[in-house]
Formats: sequence, C-alpha cells, structure tokens
Amino acid sequence: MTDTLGTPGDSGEPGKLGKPGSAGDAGTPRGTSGGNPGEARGAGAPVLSLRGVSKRYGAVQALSDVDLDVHPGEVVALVGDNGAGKSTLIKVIAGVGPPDGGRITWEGRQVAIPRPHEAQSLGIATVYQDLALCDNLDVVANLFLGRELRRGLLLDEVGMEKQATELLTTLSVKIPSVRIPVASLSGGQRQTVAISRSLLGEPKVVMLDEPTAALGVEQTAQVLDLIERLRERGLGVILISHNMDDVLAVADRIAVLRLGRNNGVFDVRTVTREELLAAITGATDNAVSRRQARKSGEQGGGGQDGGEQGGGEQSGGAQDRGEQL
Ligand SMILES: Nc1ncnc2c1ncn2[C@@H]1O[C@H](COP(=O)(O)OP(=O)(O)OP(=O)(O)O)[C@@H](O)[C@H]1O
Repeated sequence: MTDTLGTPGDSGEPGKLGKPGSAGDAGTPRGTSGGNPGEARGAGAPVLSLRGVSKRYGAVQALSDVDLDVHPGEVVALVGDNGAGKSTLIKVIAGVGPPDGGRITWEGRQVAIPRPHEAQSLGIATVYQDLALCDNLDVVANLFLGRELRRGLLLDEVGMEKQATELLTTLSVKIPSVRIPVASLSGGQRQTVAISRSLLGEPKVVMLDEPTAALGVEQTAQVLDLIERLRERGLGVILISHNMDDVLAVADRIAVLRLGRNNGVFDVRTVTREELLAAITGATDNAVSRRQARKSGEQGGGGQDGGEQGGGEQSGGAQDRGEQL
C-alpha cells in the first residue's frame, strides 16, 4: 500500500535542520541545528539520544551511523522509503535487535538496551503495527494483560476496571464500554486501546509503528488526537508513518532515514512536502515529485501557486488527505 520511491541521487534540502546533533551533545536543546527552542514543543534536553548507531543483518547494512533525539513532550516522526531502516531503528530502541555500534543515551546517561526488558525498565514502550490484542478479551483484560491487579489470589476486577476507565477518560479515548470484547471495536478504537495499554507502565517514550495504517479518516483522527494527548502528558513519541498528512498533522519534527542513514531532520512548521519527498527519495526530480507538481499546477491553474519549491505543494495542504509517503 505504500509507493516505492527509490530514486537515486542527492538533494539540497532547504528546510533541513541537519543531523540531530554532533556526537556528545545530547544536551543540546531540541538537538538540531536549526530549531527555535523558544517556540518549540519538547524543548530542553532529550530524554533519548542515539549517536552513530549501526546495525547489520548479514550482508545488509540496515543502519549506518544514525543519530536521533527525542525530547519530552515531542512527537518525532520517523519516515523513509521501504527498507530505509525505520523498523530496525525501532527494534534497536526497543531492545529487540541491539545495535552493532553507536551510543544510546537515556536521560543523559549512556545505556545498553540488549533486551525488551531493559527498554521497559527505562520507560520505553512500543506499540507494534500488529497490535497484539486478544480479540476475545474485553478492554480491561487487554489493558492489564500480563500485569493484572490482584487482591490476594483473586484478580482485582473492580480495581482494574476503575483504573482502565480513568486512563481512557484522561486520554479522551471513546469506546462504548470497557467491558466489551476488543473484537467488537473499530480499528481506530483498537489502536487507541493498544496505545493506552502501553501507558500503564508509565513510559517516558512511546514508539508507534504505523498506528494509522489501514484506518479510515475518522479513526485516524481519533489516533492522532491520542498522540496529541501523549505529547500533552510530556511523553516523547516516535511515530513511524508512511502517511505524509498524518506526519504533518501531528509531528513536531520529522527525521528522515534513507538507505539506513540520516537524511535530514525537519521542523514540521517550515518543511514542505517537496522537501520531505526529496529527502525520502534522495532526489527532487522523480515520478512522485513530478506528479505532485503536476497536481498542484492543475489545482492552482498555473503552476506558481504551489510555492517556490519547484511547483510543489506546501506542507499542511488538505487536498491530498491520505497520500502516502
Ligand atoms: N531480520 C532481517 N534479516 C535480514 N535483513 C533485514 C532484516 N530486517 C531488516 N532487514 C533489511 O534491513 C533493511 C532495513 O529494513 P527495515 O525493515 O528496517 O526498513 P523499514 O524502513 O522499516 O521499511 P518498511 O517501511 O518497508 O517497513 C532492509 O534492507 C531490510 O531488507
């Protein structure tokens, strides 16, 4: 369902903030060379910093010298073409596939994350695309799966229901009842339950792998709203998405991976779609950017209305709702 955008070549990216920061500067505000700390969300020291992370699978160099910063109260979108290394990077942070090299810093302290347990202990939660909810169990049971509250030998059903209701209410998650099986929820509701579940461990960073994939417009809005709630709670969020509209709607910064390397960190307030596509594909002149330029020319009746980036659309345009990266 995603376009393949593999055009070789390099681009000069005007809106690019550069790499997250040079080695050893984990305390740099926003960790970028061009951010505006005064206005930015998530200002201050990063909660999570990666420097020079690499990972090889046999002959495939999946990650090379990758840097990433995530601040409290910040949504960082991780984007890139298929095979760019996004999942590999998430696995490194989640302790599922430790890196071969590089440094991970958590709240200013260098750490190792060899297993998922270490990630959880630090306060890193991951919500994978396949959700891993138990369809036959109700919302409460799914939320507390594996960490059930007990009263003596018995499950504390009343306590769990109360906490579940409180959590979902705080997050403005709307479901008919916490006592219905998740099988009867919509895709968006299921996704919000899965994300809410990750919060029970009181993480500081939540990683979401394609949380809006296969969701309709309304359901996507529900999930994006929830991501905003996470940010409001001061969590750092890493969002993997192929959907440019979602990324532009909810992220503060956008980190682009290309062929396993950093290819720019962009401020969502200033970046254009053209710049993002160029960073993702590695070229400004490719089938996707030509198509976008043609479309914006048709819509604007001229071709100049799309801005000054080669006729491309500006960020935040609503015309292409649902367009995939
Ligand atoms: N377990 C593995 N064994 C061998 N190669 C792998 C493995 N996992 C990933 N790779 C390779 O590493 C590279 C990065 O893959 P990764 O899944 O991280 O990319 P991605 O950006 O998440 O892509 P997509 O958007 O398609 O999910 C690819 O070339 C992929 O084929």
